[in-house]
Amino acid sequence: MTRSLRFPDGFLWGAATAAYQIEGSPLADGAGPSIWERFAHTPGLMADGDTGDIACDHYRRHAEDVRLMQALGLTSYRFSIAWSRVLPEGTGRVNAKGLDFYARLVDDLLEHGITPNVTLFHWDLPAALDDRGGWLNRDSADWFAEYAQVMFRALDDRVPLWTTLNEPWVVVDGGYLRGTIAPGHRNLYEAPRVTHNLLRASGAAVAAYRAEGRHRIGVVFNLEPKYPASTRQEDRDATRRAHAYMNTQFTDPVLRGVYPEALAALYGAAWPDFPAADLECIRQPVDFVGINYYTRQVVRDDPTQPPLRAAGVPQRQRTHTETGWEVYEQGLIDTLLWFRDRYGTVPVYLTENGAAFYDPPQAAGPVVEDPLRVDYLERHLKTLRRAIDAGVDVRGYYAWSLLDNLEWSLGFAKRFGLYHVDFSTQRRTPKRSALRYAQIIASHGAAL
Ligand SMILES: N=[N+]=NCCCCNC(=O)[C@@H]1[C@H]2[C@H](O)[C@@H](O)[C@H](O)[C@@H](CO)[C@@H]12
Repeated sequence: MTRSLRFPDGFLWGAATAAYQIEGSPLADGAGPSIWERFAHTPGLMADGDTGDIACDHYRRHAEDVRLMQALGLTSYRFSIAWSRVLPEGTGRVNAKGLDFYARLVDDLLEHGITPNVTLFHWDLPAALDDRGGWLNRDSADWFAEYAQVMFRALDDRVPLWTTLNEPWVVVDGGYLRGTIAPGHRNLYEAPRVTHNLLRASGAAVAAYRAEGRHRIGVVFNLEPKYPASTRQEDRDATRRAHAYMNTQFTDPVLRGVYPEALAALYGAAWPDFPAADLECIRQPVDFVGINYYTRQVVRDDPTQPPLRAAGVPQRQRTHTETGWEVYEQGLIDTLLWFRDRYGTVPVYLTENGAAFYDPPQAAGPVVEDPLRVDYLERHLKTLRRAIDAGVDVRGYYAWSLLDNLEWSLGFAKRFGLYHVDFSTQRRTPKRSALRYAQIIASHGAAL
């Protein structure tokens, strides 16, 4: 007898986006520039010279896009606030037109029965704050708490789910170690300090919310399970280092109040001596955690790759996405069970899950056929259901992404959307995966 795959009552069916990836009009109506405005307009840093100047033109087409969400039957929508639309200099003066855009979007979502899930920081730091040191400046925690309070006072009467940060690991690894995303630094000494200030900022915003918030607040981590390439001790040690660097570097301080011990050895002389009081701020209890799951990594020891001394081992026998990520849904349940066993019953939302696949050229019709994304969606939702059956408290699922959008420095070529976007006309076309997701939502999972 096949088990019913219905999801729990109240489970949220969503899709996710981020401001700089979809909005366009980055400087409209008094908005200040973000570090992504600068990074994207620096020659050579963006694939095909793509920028967020127009993107999906969502800043102007938001009403149409809310109707697309309703067409899928979404019950929630996760999006981020462009900090420098609201506070053009990052602190101080509030830009009423920027705030008004998000208030109108929230009201429109609520009118369509869609629960807003708002991310305060999805990588687009105001450029004015980067000029003051950005996340390297300990004052960044206060800047972020001030911005968060402006948003809470403006929208907490209507926004029931807030998250502080999206994926601090990507900001640290990409923005300060590898230089692949804004602000494009490559400095081992900066990385742990940025981790620490990002987490302090998140804690400060949570503390500000406790003073006046009426609903729930959390933080979003990308978690990627690490599997040793062999039983050799060197590979097992490398796997532990990779896990500490990408996963528990962030979850342990927030949920346990300590950094993993492996980090001091990994960062060596670059590892700062953090004041104990900082960890008390960072470990502010959250109401839930968002987990973004995409893929796993099989890890081997690699002494030529300091400081991590670990390398991924390609799993060529399996399907991979256009971003080179292995399709590995078992990693989702492994991650959720690990998370539940390590941190207990803190509620979880799967705040991102999706894939960029090469959608084959096809005649312009009412639906874009994307069989690999349909398969990816079904595999991961079935696995999510297994995790819930195993006792993990998962409250919702957000497909990444509602629309094809600007995949950061990879540009528009990597398409994650449930809706195809023709960026020359801004025409949105549902992919087969969108229709399949709508069917699953309508049956609350039973149609899986
Ligand atoms: N190797 N490897 N492993 C996978 C590492 C994933 C790290 N990148 C993310 O999670 C980003 C997240 C981001 O929120 C969104 O803004 C991005 O558009 C998606 C797609 O890239 C994902």
